Amino acid sequence: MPDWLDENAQRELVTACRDWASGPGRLRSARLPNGGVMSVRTVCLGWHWYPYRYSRHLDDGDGSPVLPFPGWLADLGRRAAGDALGVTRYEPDIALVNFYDEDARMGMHQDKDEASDEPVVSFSLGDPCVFRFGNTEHRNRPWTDVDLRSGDLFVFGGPSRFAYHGVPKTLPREEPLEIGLPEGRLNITLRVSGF
Ligand SMILES: O=C(O)CCC(=O)C(=O)O
Ligand SMILES: [Fe+2]
Repeated sequence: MPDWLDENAQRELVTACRDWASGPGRLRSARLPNGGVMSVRTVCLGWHWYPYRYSRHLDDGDGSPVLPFPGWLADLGRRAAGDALGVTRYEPDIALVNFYDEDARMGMHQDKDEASDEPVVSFSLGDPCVFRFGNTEHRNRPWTDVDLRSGDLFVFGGPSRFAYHGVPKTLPREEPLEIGLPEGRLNITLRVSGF
Protein backbone atom coordinates (compact mmCIF):
# COMPACT_ATOMS: atom_id res chain seq x y z
CA MET A 1 0.00 0.00 0.00
CA PRO A 2 1.93 3.04 -1.27
CA ASP A 3 2.06 6.13 0.97
CA TRP A 4 0.19 4.48 3.81
CA LEU A 5 2.11 6.54 6.38
CA ASP A 6 1.78 10.30 5.98
CA GLU A 7 4.80 12.54 6.53
CA ASN A 8 3.94 13.15 10.20
CA ALA A 9 3.59 9.45 10.94
CA GLN A 10 6.89 8.80 9.16
CA ARG A 11 8.62 11.49 11.20
CA GLU A 12 7.24 10.05 14.43
CA LEU A 13 8.44 6.56 13.52
CA VAL A 14 11.91 7.86 12.65
CA THR A 15 12.08 9.62 16.01
CA ALA A 16 11.01 6.43 17.78
CA CYS A 17 13.62 4.40 15.86
CA ARG A 18 16.34 6.85 16.84
CA ASP A 19 15.28 6.50 20.47
CA TRP A 20 15.25 2.65 20.32
CA ALA A 21 18.62 2.58 18.56
CA SER A 22 20.35 4.93 20.99
CA GLY A 23 22.37 3.32 23.73
CA PRO A 24 25.50 1.25 23.40
CA GLY A 25 25.19 -1.92 21.36
CA ARG A 26 21.49 -1.47 20.60
CA LEU A 27 21.74 -1.15 16.82
CA ARG A 28 23.98 -3.98 15.75
CA SER A 29 24.77 -6.21 12.80
CA ALA A 30 23.75 -9.76 13.60
CA ARG A 31 26.45 -12.40 13.28
CA LEU A 32 25.54 -15.44 11.19
CA PRO A 33 26.43 -19.03 12.12
CA ASN A 34 28.77 -19.19 9.07
CA GLY A 35 30.82 -16.33 10.49
CA GLY A 36 29.37 -13.68 8.21
CA VAL A 37 27.96 -10.44 9.52
CA MET A 38 24.73 -8.93 8.20
CA SER A 39 25.14 -5.60 6.41
CA VAL A 40 21.86 -4.41 7.89
CA ARG A 41 21.88 -3.09 11.45
CA THR A 42 18.98 -4.10 13.68
CA VAL A 43 17.33 -3.24 16.97
CA CYS A 44 14.46 -5.36 18.27
CA LEU A 45 11.42 -4.69 20.44
CA GLY A 46 9.43 -7.27 22.38
CA TRP A 47 11.62 -10.23 21.52
CA HIS A 48 15.27 -10.01 20.50
CA TRP A 49 16.05 -11.81 17.25
CA TYR A 50 19.42 -13.25 16.39
CA PRO A 51 20.19 -15.96 13.86
CA TYR A 52 17.95 -17.95 14.08
CA ARG A 53 15.89 -17.58 17.23
CA TYR A 54 14.24 -15.14 19.63
CA SER A 55 15.13 -14.33 23.21
CA ARG A 56 13.91 -11.91 25.89
CA HIS A 57 17.54 -10.82 26.30
CA LEU A 58 20.36 -9.66 24.03
CA ASP A 59 22.05 -13.05 24.22
CA ASP A 60 24.41 -12.15 21.40
CA GLY A 61 25.15 -8.75 22.97
CA ASP A 62 25.42 -7.53 26.54
CA GLY A 63 22.65 -9.81 27.82
CA SER A 64 20.39 -6.90 28.75
CA PRO A 65 16.59 -7.22 28.47
CA VAL A 66 15.04 -6.51 25.09
CA LEU A 67 13.23 -3.18 24.75
CA PRO A 68 9.48 -3.33 25.37
CA PHE A 69 7.03 -3.44 22.48
CA PRO A 70 4.89 -0.30 22.81
CA GLY A 71 1.09 -0.45 22.69
CA TRP A 72 0.89 2.38 20.15
CA LEU A 73 2.97 0.34 17.72
CA ALA A 74 0.58 -2.61 18.10
CA ASP A 75 -2.30 -0.20 17.38
CA LEU A 76 -0.55 1.04 14.23
CA GLY A 77 0.10 -2.56 13.16
CA ARG A 78 -3.55 -3.46 13.73
CA ARG A 79 -4.68 -0.56 11.53
CA ALA A 80 -2.19 -1.60 8.87
CA ALA A 81 -3.27 -5.25 8.89
CA GLY A 82 -6.89 -4.11 8.84
CA ASP A 83 -6.38 -1.82 5.83
CA ALA A 84 -4.32 -4.36 3.91
CA LEU A 85 -6.14 -7.60 4.72
CA GLY A 86 -9.42 -6.61 6.33
CA VAL A 87 -8.57 -8.40 9.58
CA THR A 88 -9.73 -6.85 12.86
CA ARG A 89 -7.67 -8.93 15.27
CA TYR A 90 -3.90 -8.57 15.08
CA GLU A 91 -1.67 -8.54 18.15
CA PRO A 92 1.97 -8.06 17.13
CA ASP A 93 4.50 -8.40 19.96
CA ILE A 94 7.77 -8.27 17.98
CA ALA A 95 9.29 -5.42 15.99
CA LEU A 96 12.53 -5.72 14.04
CA VAL A 97 13.89 -2.32 13.12
CA ASN A 98 16.42 -2.58 10.31
CA PHE A 99 18.69 0.23 9.17
CA TYR A 100 20.17 0.03 5.66
CA ASP A 101 23.03 2.28 4.63
CA GLU A 102 23.45 2.64 0.87
CA ASP A 103 25.46 -0.58 0.63
CA ALA A 104 23.29 -2.76 2.86
CA ARG A 105 21.27 -5.65 1.48
CA MET A 106 19.24 -8.53 2.77
CA GLY A 107 19.46 -11.95 1.16
CA MET A 108 16.43 -14.06 0.31
CA HIS A 109 14.98 -15.64 3.46
CA GLN A 110 11.73 -16.67 5.12
CA ASP A 111 10.50 -15.10 8.36
CA LYS A 112 10.01 -18.39 10.15
CA ASP A 113 11.47 -18.04 13.63
CA GLU A 114 8.06 -17.02 14.97
CA ALA A 115 5.69 -19.71 16.27
CA SER A 116 2.73 -18.11 14.52
CA ASP A 117 1.43 -17.78 10.98
CA GLU A 118 -0.10 -14.35 11.64
CA PRO A 119 0.84 -11.71 9.03
CA VAL A 120 4.04 -9.68 8.94
CA VAL A 121 3.48 -5.92 8.67
CA SER A 122 6.30 -3.90 7.14
CA PHE A 123 6.81 -0.11 7.14
CA SER A 124 9.48 1.54 4.99
CA LEU A 125 11.11 4.92 5.72
CA GLY A 126 13.83 6.92 4.00
CA ASP A 127 15.67 5.68 0.91
CA PRO A 128 13.64 3.57 -1.52
CA CYS A 129 14.66 -0.02 -2.17
CA VAL A 130 13.99 -2.96 -4.38
CA PHE A 131 12.00 -5.45 -2.33
CA ARG A 132 12.05 -8.94 -3.84
CA PHE A 133 9.03 -11.03 -2.97
CA GLY A 134 9.38 -14.65 -4.01
CA ASN A 135 7.64 -17.96 -3.51
CA THR A 136 7.23 -20.27 -0.54
CA GLU A 137 9.21 -23.19 -2.00
CA HIS A 138 12.74 -21.90 -2.44
CA ARG A 139 14.77 -18.71 -2.66
CA ASN A 140 14.89 -18.63 -6.47
CA ARG A 141 12.51 -17.39 -9.18
CA PRO A 142 9.65 -16.80 -9.59
CA TRP A 143 9.70 -13.57 -7.66
CA THR A 144 8.28 -10.08 -8.01
CA ASP A 145 10.41 -6.98 -7.51
CA VAL A 146 8.55 -4.08 -5.91
CA ASP A 147 10.01 -0.64 -5.24
CA LEU A 148 9.28 0.28 -1.63
CA ARG A 149 9.39 3.99 -0.87
CA SER A 150 9.20 6.03 2.31
CA GLY A 151 5.74 5.64 3.83
CA ASP A 152 4.85 2.44 2.00
CA LEU A 153 3.18 -0.44 3.80
CA PHE A 154 3.73 -4.06 2.77
CA VAL A 155 1.81 -6.85 4.52
CA PHE A 156 2.32 -10.53 3.89
CA GLY A 157 0.04 -13.13 5.37
CA GLY A 158 -2.04 -16.16 4.53
CA PRO A 159 -0.54 -18.24 1.72
CA SER A 160 2.26 -15.63 1.34
CA ARG A 161 3.28 -15.57 5.00
CA PHE A 162 6.25 -17.86 4.46
CA ALA A 163 7.31 -16.57 1.05
CA TYR A 164 11.02 -15.97 0.59
CA HIS A 165 11.87 -12.29 0.36
CA GLY A 166 14.84 -9.95 0.45
CA VAL A 167 16.24 -6.53 -0.38
CA PRO A 168 18.77 -6.79 -3.24
CA LYS A 169 19.51 -3.08 -3.16
CA THR A 170 18.51 0.30 -1.85
CA LEU A 171 18.03 3.17 -4.28
CA PRO A 172 18.89 6.87 -4.23
CA ARG A 173 16.09 9.16 -3.08
CA GLU A 174 14.03 10.64 -5.88
CA GLU A 175 13.10 13.68 -3.82
CA PRO A 176 14.22 15.19 -0.52
CA LEU A 177 12.37 13.87 2.54
CA GLU A 178 11.57 15.89 5.65
CA ILE A 179 11.23 13.03 8.08
CA GLY A 180 14.40 13.41 10.13
CA LEU A 181 16.35 10.66 8.38
CA PRO A 182 19.02 12.39 6.26
CA GLU A 183 20.29 9.17 4.72
CA GLY A 184 19.66 5.46 4.62
CA ARG A 185 16.55 3.33 4.85
CA LEU A 186 14.62 2.11 7.86
CA ASN A 187 12.32 -0.87 7.74
CA ILE A 188 10.14 -1.91 10.65
CA THR A 189 8.52 -5.33 10.56
CA LEU A 190 5.86 -6.26 13.09
CA ARG A 191 5.25 -9.91 13.86
CA VAL A 192 3.28 -12.11 16.21
CA SER A 193 5.61 -14.33 18.22
CA GLY A 194 3.16 -17.06 19.19
CA PHE A 195 5.41 -17.65 22.24
O1 LIG B 1 13.78 -4.40 4.82
C1 LIG B 1 12.79 -4.99 4.39
O2 LIG B 1 11.96 -4.44 3.67
C2 LIG B 1 12.59 -6.44 4.76
C3 LIG B 1 13.18 -6.82 6.09
C4 LIG B 1 13.02 -8.27 6.37
O3 LIG B 1 12.74 -9.06 5.52
C5 LIG B 1 13.22 -8.77 7.74
O4 LIG B 1 13.54 -7.98 8.64
O5 LIG B 1 13.04 -9.98 7.95
FE1 LIG C 1 12.11 -10.93 6.41
